[in-house]
Amino acid sequence: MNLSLENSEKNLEANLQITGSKSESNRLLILQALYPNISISNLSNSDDSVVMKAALEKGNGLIDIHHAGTAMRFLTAYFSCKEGCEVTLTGSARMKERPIKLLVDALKSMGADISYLENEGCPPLQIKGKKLEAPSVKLAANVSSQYISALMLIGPSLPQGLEIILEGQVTSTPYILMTLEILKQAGLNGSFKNNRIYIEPKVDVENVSIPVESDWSSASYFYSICAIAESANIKLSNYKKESKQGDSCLAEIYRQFGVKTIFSENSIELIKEKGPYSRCLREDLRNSPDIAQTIAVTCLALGRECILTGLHTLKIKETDRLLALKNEMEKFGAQVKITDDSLHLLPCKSLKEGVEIETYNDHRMAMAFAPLALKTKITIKDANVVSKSYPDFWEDFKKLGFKGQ
Ligand SMILES: O=C(O)C1=C[C@@H](OP(=O)(O)O)[C@@H](O)[C@H](O)C1
Ligand SMILES: C=C(OP(=O)(O)O)C(=O)O
Repeated sequence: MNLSLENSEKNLEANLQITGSKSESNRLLILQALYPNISISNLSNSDDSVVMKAALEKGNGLIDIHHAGTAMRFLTAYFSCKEGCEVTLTGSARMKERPIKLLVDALKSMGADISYLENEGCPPLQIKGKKLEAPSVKLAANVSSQYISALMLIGPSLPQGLEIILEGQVTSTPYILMTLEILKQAGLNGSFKNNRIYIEPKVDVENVSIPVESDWSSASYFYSICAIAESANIKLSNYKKESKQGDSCLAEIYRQFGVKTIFSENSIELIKEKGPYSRCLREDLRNSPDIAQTIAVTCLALGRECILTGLHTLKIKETDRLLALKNEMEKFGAQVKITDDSLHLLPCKSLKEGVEIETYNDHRMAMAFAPLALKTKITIKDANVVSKSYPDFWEDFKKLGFKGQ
């Protein structure tokens, strides 16, 4: 499905209920499989959480998790320690290119039986579940925090718990803290100090019901709309000020675009205020890589320069996001310089019209570019890719006056 979008509304208003965080949901689904006393509310309806749930229910044989990075990484650890199960874990063509060797090596050092079925270091994997007894493991921490979270999630179910020694500079740290926090909410103890994580063993947990907060990465597209619009008032729920999600830093970052966030008990209200704002936006996004595309496109729409750093993980996500951003922003006439871990967008005075955006099987390419329709008519190709994290995105988007066909 290709979607041609435009919006000539001057004053944007809506009240939206956004689906649960897929990161929180996929952690809780693993924990629930290990500790059935856990119940979950406001679970994400994203494809990534749907495939995770289905994989855990199936539990054996061929399991296809499509594009879901967290499902691939968390399930690799989960099935490795599930005695007696035999699983072939596979995914989309892109998933077969996304590296998993560091996690597989760590699990093997703990005694896991995992083999590669196609290319060394990448899915698909053949996993024979075994009792893992090693109390400690080492892992490079600068490639993906998902490997670390995967080990943390199985940690409490291992006989001696698990010590994880992190080597190198830790990346995407808020996701590690999210895992620790969710373990705590479930009644499972752990600590993270000076590159050492320790997860205590526990056989059972008490009955506990854990609510998932709505997804902050999904909220980023409404921050962008608010920043680009002349006037906007957008209410989003269910959000709270003390969030486990690192992408809640959006509230602070988007102040630089004149977006004010008012926190109420269970929701946030985004209000557009008038400038002036500094011309060049500089952000180190190593702690919140998923909002890089949103921020870059907001700057493109507003003709602002930006220098985004800490982007070393973007090349191994749903697509090479640095290259995809450069390709698509340049179609509007922008000048974009990228390195392995940074992006520099130069101020772009006027935007070319009628651009068709390729989405590269990446939900965030579709959603990050969509707000540009406030400035110029655009077409988003394969617009249904959004379902990876936010299946209702287009429905919610149109509530703000966007016309799409
Ligand atoms: O643990 C998680 O839920 C995630 C961690 C991050 O990945 P990396 O740690 O690979 O950067 C993030 O980009 C991804 O969308 C979700
Ligand atoms: C990178 C992402 O997801 P994953 O790595 O879980 O596929 C994302 O949602 O932006």
